[in-house]
Amino acid sequence: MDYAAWEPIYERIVADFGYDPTEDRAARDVLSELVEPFEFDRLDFRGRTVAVAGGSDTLESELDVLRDADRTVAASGAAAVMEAAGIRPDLVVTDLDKTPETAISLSRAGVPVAAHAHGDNVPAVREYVPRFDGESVFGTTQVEPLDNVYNFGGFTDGDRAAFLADHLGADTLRFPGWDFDDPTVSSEKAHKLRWAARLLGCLERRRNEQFPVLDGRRESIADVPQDTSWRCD
Ligand SMILES: Nc1ncnc2c1ncn2[C@@H]1O[C@H](COP(=O)(O)OP(=O)(O)OP(=O)(O)O)[C@@H](O)[C@H]1O
Ligand SMILES: Nc1nc2c(c(=O)[nH]1)N=C(CO)CN2
Ligand SMILES: [Mg+2]
Repeated sequence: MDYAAWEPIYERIVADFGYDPTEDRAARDVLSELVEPFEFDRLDFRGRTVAVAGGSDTLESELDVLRDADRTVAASGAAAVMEAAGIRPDLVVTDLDKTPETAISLSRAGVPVAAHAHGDNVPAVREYVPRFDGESVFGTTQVEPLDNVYNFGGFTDGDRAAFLADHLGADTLRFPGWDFDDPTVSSEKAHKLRWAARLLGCLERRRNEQFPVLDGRRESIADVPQDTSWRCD
């Protein structure tokens, strides 16, 4: 997804959560000093079935979805669950607030990690990003991208991972370890998960693909301004 299509959605998210875009930009600029441009051809997702593992407890019982997929992406804490199950992800997507040590060790073993900077994780960016393998980490942002800090759309680690897989040409997306009705999460996390559901709803309409994980909870995002390349109706 290009930034022009993402920006109106980002503005809605910022308004909803009360984030300060200036802080998101400052975080992006800190990250930009710590990462190199990334060669995305390394991630050969084109035409593949890609499973994006989410952070809910349901992941343990859905590991076969990962085993059956051509490629796997671990959203944040899912990386540790996958590691315990002996499944090495092809990509980790994280804002460094959960199990950063797992992401660091996977990066050092050659697994690319998308490290996200936002206004509320600058200390983690400063602490952890320098410890990744420089060739197996790249930077992402939710504001305007730079040459070495990318924005493919998405907000939470999981839906951001799905947008990245979409950008890389994935044929089919699967979502083990996702539970939008998880009673164990905080109210802030539940709020973020509602946005994740909306954004996956946008993505499935845009891809003309049904994501069964959204059955029964397809929320309207009609109040998000639209453009021709991004239909969220
Ligand atoms: N019930 C759930 N609890 C947590 N995450 C979920 C759940 N269902 C789906 N997800 C997706 O899995 C991703 C990884 O979850 P996890 O709790 O490990 O990470 P997180 O670092 O807290 O997420 P974020 O930083 O995006 O808020 C989330 O970003 C979200 O997109
Ligand atoms: N500014 C800001 N941006 C975010 C935040 C957050 O807490 N603050 N959390 C995210 C996913 O958890 C993604 N983006
Ligand atoms: Mg996170």
